[in-house]
Amino acid sequence: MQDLPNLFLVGPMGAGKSTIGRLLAAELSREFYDSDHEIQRRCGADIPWIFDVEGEAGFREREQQMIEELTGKEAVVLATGGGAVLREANRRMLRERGTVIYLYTTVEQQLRRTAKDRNRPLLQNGNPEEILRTMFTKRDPLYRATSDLVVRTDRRGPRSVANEIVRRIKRLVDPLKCNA
Ligand SMILES: Nc1ncnc2c1ncn2[C@@H]1O[C@H](COP(=O)(O)OP(=O)(O)O)[C@@H](O)[C@H]1O
Ligand SMILES: O=C(O)C1=C[C@@H](OP(=O)(O)O)[C@@H](O)[C@H](O)C1
Ligand SMILES: [Mg+2]
Repeated sequence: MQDLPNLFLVGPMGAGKSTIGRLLAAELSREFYDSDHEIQRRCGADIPWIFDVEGEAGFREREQQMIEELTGKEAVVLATGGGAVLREANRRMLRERGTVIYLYTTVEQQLRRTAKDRNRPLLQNGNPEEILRTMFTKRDPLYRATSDLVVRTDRRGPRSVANEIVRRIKRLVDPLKCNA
């Protein structure tokens, strides 16, 4: 799979972008980046701290800079944050520089997977279910418009999803060889 393009994962909080991205990269022997981890590493501060001090606007600026840098690499797997698709500039970079995979899950699964995690500031003030439903309405069309492939993550574990992505990407990249 030398000719495999960059793979960019988009989707909502708790879809499994960070977890599945790491497995996918290992499976394909590719470098793995997570834009949130990279932002935290560079700032020396965690995401809640950045939201507290710089607000969501400050975080989105850092996120765009990071996506610009990381999508400029070659042959990588990149897990983005759930809000990366909000900016048109990010959507363009993702679309132009690789194959974009939308990891879809249900709000019910998002709630289960994010319940104990305090590292997602947008879920800390208010009713998480309402917040996630409102986000879904706004963002689902953006994930769909940005992606080449939609993969469900609500009914199977991370490893099984990563394997499905490998199969489908191979088909997408080289349909003739896969049918041989
Ligand atoms: N397909 C899956 N099945 C079950 N649990 C999952 C799945 N994908 C992710 N998880 C779990 O959900 C939580 C959030 O996953 P994470 O990778 O951080 O999501 P994201 O980066 O999309 O917000 C983690 O505890 C992870 O182990
Ligand atoms: O949906 C969002 O706006 C966000 C999702 C988070 O990433 P995950 O989707 O990896 O949880 C993180 O970037 C930040 O808390 C904002
Ligand atoms: Mg993540």
